[in-house]
Amino acid sequence: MKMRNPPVNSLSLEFLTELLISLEKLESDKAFHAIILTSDCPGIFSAGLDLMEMCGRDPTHYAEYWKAVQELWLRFYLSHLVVISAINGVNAAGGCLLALSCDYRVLADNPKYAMGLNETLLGIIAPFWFKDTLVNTVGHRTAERALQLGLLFPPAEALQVGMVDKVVPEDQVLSAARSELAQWLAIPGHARQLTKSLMRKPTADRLLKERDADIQNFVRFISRDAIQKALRVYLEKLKQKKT
Ligand SMILES: CCCCCCCCCC/C=C\CC(=O)SCCNC(=O)CCNC(=O)[C@H](O)C(C)(C)COP(=O)(O)OP(=O)(O)OC[C@H]1O[C@@H](n2cnc3c(N)ncnc32)[C@H](O)[C@@H]1OP(=O)(O)O
Repeated sequence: MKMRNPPVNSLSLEFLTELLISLEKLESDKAFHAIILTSDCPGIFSAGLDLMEMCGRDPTHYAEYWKAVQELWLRFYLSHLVVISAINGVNAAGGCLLALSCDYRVLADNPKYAMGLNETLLGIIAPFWFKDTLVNTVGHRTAERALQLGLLFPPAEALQVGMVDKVVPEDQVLSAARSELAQWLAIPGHARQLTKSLMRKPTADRLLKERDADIQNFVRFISRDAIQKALRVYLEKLKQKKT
């Protein structure tokens, strides 16, 4: 699955919906057993959630958007398919969450390709299920430091803290993902799927039980004047980089 939403693969509502439909199609086709998730945007895996969806819109839109973000995470996190990410670019916040929801992560060795949950740098907060997904991957202490400081880890550090499983030269990222896949596909499917569910269901269940409350929290939080202002300032900084 090659993500293509130029220029930066930001996760707009339309793009989230496309990803969700693609994933559902693959999951319902018995011929498919695995997905390699990668990017078609040079140097960028994903810039995360689309800031334009969270800025200057009305509460109904925020609720619809957040429901789609929840849906995509639940679907990826609990997918019965083997999902491996071949991370071939910088990967921030919501994009990093997608990669963390995969079963295995290969990252291209380029110092520009940092990844992490950098929400605090924008003046926003990673929700509990983003946090839980990170804790499940790197452990509590590393997650606490990474989340508070909004750290984006370059490849060597991402590997060292366990945010990715392998770092390879840029031209080998897809072949390395394919080689890894062979090991996962050699395991009897039902046993691997049930084990994945055993490991992940408690984390997913927490959101499933609190989905509506989580949407309401998001809408309340993102609608605050101070948060809207912080997001506008961040977007402005991104645009000023060019001048
Ligand atoms: C009580 C608690 C309740 C819970 C509260 C919940 C709160 C919310 C939780 C939200 C969770 C997740 C949030 C996110 O995912 S926010 C997104 C974070 N992403 C980033 O910080 C990355 C930002 N982008 C960059 O750093 C760079 O763009 C890049 C990816 C490194 C690429 O750099 P580049 O030089 O190649 O390209 P650049 O010129 O910067 O960008 C090109 C155009 O794209 C626009 N753009 C970039 N990122 C985004 C984005 N995430 N959303 C929308 N648009 C984006 C950028 O502005 C440029 O636009 P233009 O060409 O100037 O018009």
